[in-house]
Amino acid sequence: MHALELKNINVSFSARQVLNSISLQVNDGEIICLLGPSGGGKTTLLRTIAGFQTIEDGEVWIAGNKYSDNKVNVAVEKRRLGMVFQDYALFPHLTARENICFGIYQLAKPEQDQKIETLSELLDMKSFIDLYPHQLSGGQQQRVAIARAMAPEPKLLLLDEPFSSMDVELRELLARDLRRVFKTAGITVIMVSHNQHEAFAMADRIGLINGGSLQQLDSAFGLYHRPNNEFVADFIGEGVFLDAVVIDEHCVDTKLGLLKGNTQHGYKAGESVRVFVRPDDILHDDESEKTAVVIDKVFRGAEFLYTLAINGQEQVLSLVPSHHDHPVNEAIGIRLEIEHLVVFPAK
Ligand SMILES: Nc1ncnc2c1ncn2[C@@H]1O[C@H](COP(=O)(O)OP(=O)(O)OP(=O)(O)O)[C@@H](O)[C@H]1O
Repeated sequence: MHALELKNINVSFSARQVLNSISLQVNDGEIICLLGPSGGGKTTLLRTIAGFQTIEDGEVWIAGNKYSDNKVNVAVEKRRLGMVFQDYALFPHLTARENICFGIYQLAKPEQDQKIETLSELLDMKSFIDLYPHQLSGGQQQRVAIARAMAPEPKLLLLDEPFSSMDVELRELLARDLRRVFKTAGITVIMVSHNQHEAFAMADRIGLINGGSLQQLDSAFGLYHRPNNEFVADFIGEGVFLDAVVIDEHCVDTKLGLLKGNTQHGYKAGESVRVFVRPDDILHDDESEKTAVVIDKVFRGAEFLYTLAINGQEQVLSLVPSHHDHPVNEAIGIRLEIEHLVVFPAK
């Protein structure tokens, strides 16, 4: 039995389809992040899981119970979900402790106290548990909102952009912190995010959604190194597409020369294809005879991201340790180190 199973979900608004045959299965205790460009359908999918959104076709199953199909839409409050939205929606006239107790008022006082104790330990809230929301920072309010959602021990916790009001620099840190909290509690989480670094830090698997379709549901490593299609390759991280002709099952010919990988790419010799090259596939090497000209460079702290022209035309990206500071127009030595080829059909 899965914590969540979506079967062929279709949703339309005024005849415009915004979710297109989405199917996925989520294991108990797994953290899934729905990621993708604006308007792709992430929030609609989260609202469908919660029961705020009716579906035209498909089924929503949570912990072995069917909650939605094209005829039935079980009410939100009967789905035993925890939800945290962007604005946290804390009650301003209640303290953090009282906010958290709100959803577990039916428990006896000693049990409530025990829950508060456990959650404030887990989420590091002891120093502000008796303060009101207006006395708390954004991050502290977020913790209270998450504790309130976790207190009734939901089958599934749904988070809609929980870091959207936070500083960009803080987000990855908070995501790592919350991941530890959710893993300790063993709770299953579905979170919507715009930000891939936050999703990488938080999720076991990431569902990349674009144009209402699930493009790929995979680990961050899988999305980055084994993208299903050109959209995924382009959206996750950086890189460039190069036209190529297949030489054999491990090798393609490009304007950069022959590129070899250590896995089979599945295309036939002689076929025209496109190969996707990441900045970490192109290494700077002063000793190499192969050179490329610096067209542009962006300082990234530990690294520079160089845009390089090879043979005066083909442009590629290269991540280079930032003590190698070369000016624009200089030719620098490069070496290709491609572990596996990412190949797509020619357009
Ligand atoms: N109630 C609605 N009525 C009509 N169209 C809607 C409604 N809700 C969403 N849409 C449309 O459905 C599409 C998907 O929207 P959704 O909010 O799910 O995307 P999203 O990926 O969450 O975007 P964002 O990241 O910007 O929040 C959009 O084109 C949006 O305009």
